[in-house]
Amino acid sequence: MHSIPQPTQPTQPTQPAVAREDALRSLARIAVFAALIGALGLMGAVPVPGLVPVTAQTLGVMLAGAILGPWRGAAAVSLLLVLVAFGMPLLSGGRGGLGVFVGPSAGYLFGWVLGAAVVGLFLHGLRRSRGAAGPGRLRPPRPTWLRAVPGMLVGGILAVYAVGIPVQALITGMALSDTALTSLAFLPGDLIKAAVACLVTMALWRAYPRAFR
Ligand SMILES: O=C(O)CCCC[C@@H]1SC[C@@H]2NC(=O)N[C@@H]21
Repeated sequence: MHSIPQPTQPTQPTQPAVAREDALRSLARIAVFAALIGALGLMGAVPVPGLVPVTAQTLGVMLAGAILGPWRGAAAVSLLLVLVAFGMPLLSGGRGGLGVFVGPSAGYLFGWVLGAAVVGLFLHGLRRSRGAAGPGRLRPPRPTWLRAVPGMLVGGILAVYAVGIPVQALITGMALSDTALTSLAFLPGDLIKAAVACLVTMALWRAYPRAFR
């Protein structure tokens, strides 16, 4: 007698397999956002003599936090900074090397790490929750304007300035108040970048929410 072949059940991936896949996907995304921030440097810099350049790279920093969340966003910026430290010309104007970490913009560079983390905290919170994304998959909360706008302002601008301005004052020997005043020149551009980052974040969630996982 022949037995009737039973349809095979699709096998669920095991928990360690899901975790491994998530880790690999995270690494790939961290690398992609480090590359994106580097690529935004190709747009060039508006040099401010002896001071800190106006750059589109802060847009990439905001997006890294908003899309990847606090830990991976900060990791993407850190990876970029490690590559810069090794001499890769990934900062606006094709700059790189250890020298940038003792120049007037050094504090802003470290502020980018904090900034991406703070943006990510506003949009993702500290932990992603398990849910309908699949068995064992972690998923971030849906971004809302109420999280995105203050997130970009506090993380993408305030947090970056909070580290950048005091370090710039220390390195240049300028008074803190004067340094803060000169940094107001960055504000219009940074507000535009924050608005663009909000729009891109909301549009990307609608078009491709998987990008946030
Ligand atoms: O390339 C560097 O050496 C770092 C540039 C830091 C630029 C700071 S970040 C905040 C503010 N917004 C800008 O467009 N420029 C400054």
